Amino acid sequence: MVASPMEKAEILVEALPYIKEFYGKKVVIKYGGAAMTDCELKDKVMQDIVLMKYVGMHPIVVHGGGPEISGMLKRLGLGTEFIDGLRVTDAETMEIVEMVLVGKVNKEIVAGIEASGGKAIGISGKDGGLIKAGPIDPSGKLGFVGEVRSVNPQIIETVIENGYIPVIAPIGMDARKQSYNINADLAAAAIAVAVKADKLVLLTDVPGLLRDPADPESLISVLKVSEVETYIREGVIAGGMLPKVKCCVEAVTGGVGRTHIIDGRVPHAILLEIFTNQGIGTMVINE
Ligand SMILES: Nc1ncnc2c1ncn2[C@@H]1O[C@H](COP(=O)(O)OP(=O)(O)O)[C@@H](O)[C@H]1O
Ligand SMILES: CC(=O)N[C@@H](CCC(=O)OP(=O)(O)O)C(=O)O
Repeated sequence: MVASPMEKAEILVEALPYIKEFYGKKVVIKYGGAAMTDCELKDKVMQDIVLMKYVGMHPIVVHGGGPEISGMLKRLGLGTEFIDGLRVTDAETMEIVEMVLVGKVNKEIVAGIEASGGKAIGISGKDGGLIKAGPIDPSGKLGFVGEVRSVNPQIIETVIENGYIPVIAPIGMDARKQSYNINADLAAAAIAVAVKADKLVLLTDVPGLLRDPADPESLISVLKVSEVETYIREGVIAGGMLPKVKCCVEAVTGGVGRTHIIDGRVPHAILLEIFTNQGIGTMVINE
């Protein structure tokens, strides 16, 4: 269905209060899941990010790339194992993770933004001392899986001040130059808090938090931090949603205005979330 000129004008007018609200504000987008593997969706995500920039927002992209890492490990004849959603990362795996995320995925996103008319700079958490990390699991079972120990947002501010969109690979480093593999949701939440973002948007491959994971109609549109424990006890927040919701809670309690878990399979999901009255997905709020 093609919109009439009047409908197009109305759509733009609907966006006006949101453009005003977020003008000059930072929005962290965790990019991963289906929106990263499907070429058409990929282009639409890039367009959304570039549009945000040109209406005056400051999008900051933090990306994943789990499937790409698994694909490369497989091509190299190496296996991979996950414990509670985190990839067990020995020294050899760490080398591949860094090569894939920093060398391949990061640069593909930068190229996509540039091809959509934006300007982007790709960095990892190692650049400018952005992410100081250490092992997430002191027992050593997870190897070089990292947790964020501190974030120095100066490099992000510099990139933004110069008109570029920062694109960040979730690799951290300790004082001895050891690299760590950080889950991209966790990295995005820590960065959102450190840059005092107004919004954190996590793209995933489901409509949001579902009361019943088998029923896409059972979306929980608004989730209050005070309800999280109950939902975890009831088993509603489980599996891949557990770390995602925890990231949102960490972000909103750390001062990020709003956090959203949205369906990256929906074309232009980011635009729909930010610029329309209904929004989409699950919004986590600090109440
Ligand atoms: N209540 C729930 N609602 C939605 N998804 C859920 C729920 N419980 C578990 N999940 C699972 O969480 C997954 C999303 O987490 P994950 O696979 O880690 O996402 P991503 O790869 O996009 O970071 C969904 O694909 C779904 O299988
Ligand atoms: C420790 C850990 O598991 N790190 C992730 C980093 C990438 C990531 O988080 O990618 P997605 O967002 O696409 O899942 C991994 O190795 O797959």
